[in-house]
Amino acid sequence: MAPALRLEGVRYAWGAGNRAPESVSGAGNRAPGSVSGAKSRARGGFALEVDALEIARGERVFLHGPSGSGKSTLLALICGVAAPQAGRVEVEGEALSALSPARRDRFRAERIGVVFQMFNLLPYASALDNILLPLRFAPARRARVGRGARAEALRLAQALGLPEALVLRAPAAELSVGQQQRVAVARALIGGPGLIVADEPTSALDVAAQGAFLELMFAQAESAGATVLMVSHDPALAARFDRSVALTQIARTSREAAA
Ligand SMILES: Nc1ncnc2c1ncn2[C@@H]1O[C@H](COP(=O)(O)OP(=O)(O)OP(=O)(O)O)[C@@H](O)[C@H]1O
Repeated sequence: MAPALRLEGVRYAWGAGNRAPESVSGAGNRAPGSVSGAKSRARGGFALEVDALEIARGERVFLHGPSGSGKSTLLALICGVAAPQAGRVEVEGEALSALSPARRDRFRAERIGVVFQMFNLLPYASALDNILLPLRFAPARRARVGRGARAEALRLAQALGLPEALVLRAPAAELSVGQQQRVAVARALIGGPGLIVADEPTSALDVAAQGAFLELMFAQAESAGATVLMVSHDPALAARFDRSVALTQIARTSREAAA
């Protein structure tokens, strides 16, 4: 069986007209500001090179590195938000780097659960509708849930500690940051995507809540047989993962001066 993730000889450079789209189809899986170009960025190219990275199915991997070292850029390549100029990115045996942008979007919607730094929830929709959203863009994922999509969304929400009344009624914008993070995780997990990619999903939580949150995410991912790749600045979280990967050890980066 192909690994969950395999990168070979990957090179990607921002700049020179090479920007990720502002948004990516599949609203439940849109790129965050950090990878979509919504943040204002210094001009001048940042290039990331990764010779090799492999993650086994079911593995829980912690990715860390200094601010600006390229972690979100790497996640953008893994999620197919951006395509490398050289090399190969494979998710569960599918060469994402060989697909058109539209097919990468479809693949992401079907097969990857993404928890972004900024959550990207629809502010006026209920938590329930936010959790169900990815299924609208992913027929196979929807089929895996079957007729019980609403019940599955409520089950995930409850497992993640969200009160049902809140999930059914409150618009996402009225939830606390910690509650929004839980909604974002439930949305990533629904329909059992094989790969969960999370960019700083616990940054707004205190230490006790972080631990509880990770255990819940792992339990849900395990019951779905999913692989978890999570980025965080917080080295204290690394011990909870099967493996810790320092971006600076697997990647070379360079920065060209602005033109
Ligand atoms: N959308 C973009 N357009 C142009 N350049 C970008 C874009 N996103 C990232 N970059 C460049 O890539 C570099 C690495 O940024 P990235 O967000 O991948 O780092 P990071 O390790 O995730 O940082 P942080 O921990 O602060 O979130 C940035 O310094 C920036 O120069």
